[in-house]
Amino acid sequence: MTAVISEETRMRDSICAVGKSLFDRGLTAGSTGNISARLGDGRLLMTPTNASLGTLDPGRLSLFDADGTHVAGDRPTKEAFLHRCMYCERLGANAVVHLHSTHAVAVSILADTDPEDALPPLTAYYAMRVGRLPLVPYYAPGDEALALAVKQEARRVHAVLLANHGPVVAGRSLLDAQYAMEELEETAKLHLMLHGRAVRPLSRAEADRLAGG
Ligand SMILES: O=C(CO)COP(=O)(O)O
Ligand SMILES: [Zn+2]
Repeated sequence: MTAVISEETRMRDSICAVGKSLFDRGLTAGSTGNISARLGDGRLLMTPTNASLGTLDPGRLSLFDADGTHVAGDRPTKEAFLHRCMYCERLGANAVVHLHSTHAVAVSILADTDPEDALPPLTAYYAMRVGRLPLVPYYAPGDEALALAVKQEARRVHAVLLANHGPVVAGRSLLDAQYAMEELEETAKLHLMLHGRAVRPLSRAEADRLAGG
């Protein structure tokens, strides 16, 4: 007899595997960062608050019903409302990843970062997977005002950078969100490495052609 593995079970395992992969590569430290995914019936799985992404337990992830009520699992991330705001504005999104990845956080702190678009389109993969990256003004982690500021941007973009905090990325799948997050962090690193050098980013037209690819 073949065992049928439910979408929910599979997603629980995927969230924990992605969390561990990101944590093990130093893309977020301590208990920072959070991950969520939307199931086919509209329920949401989220990482619990104060959990390390490196040691998530699939059986303890927070589960929300389609109306947004926490129905099972540990107490959810303090950014639960922010994740829900992303899904609310982006109907095609099925996963959201938030990290405190070092280079992106550094860019979120620099005084001369463009609030309209925090990073230039340095590479094709950045343009394809991230696109425009607005800088959301500083609010404390978990503040409802932070979630509402993200919601406003999420109408037009799937990635934002929270000032003095870190990036948030939505994707059609968890893998899409993970890949976009990795491109964002790599581009932030390149941007800082190239500081003070004359650079030739993609043109706006080239970047726009690649967007959403
Ligand atoms: O990154 C974080 C807050 O912005 C981590 O918070 P949680 O532990 O509540 O998920
Ligand atoms: Zn955070």
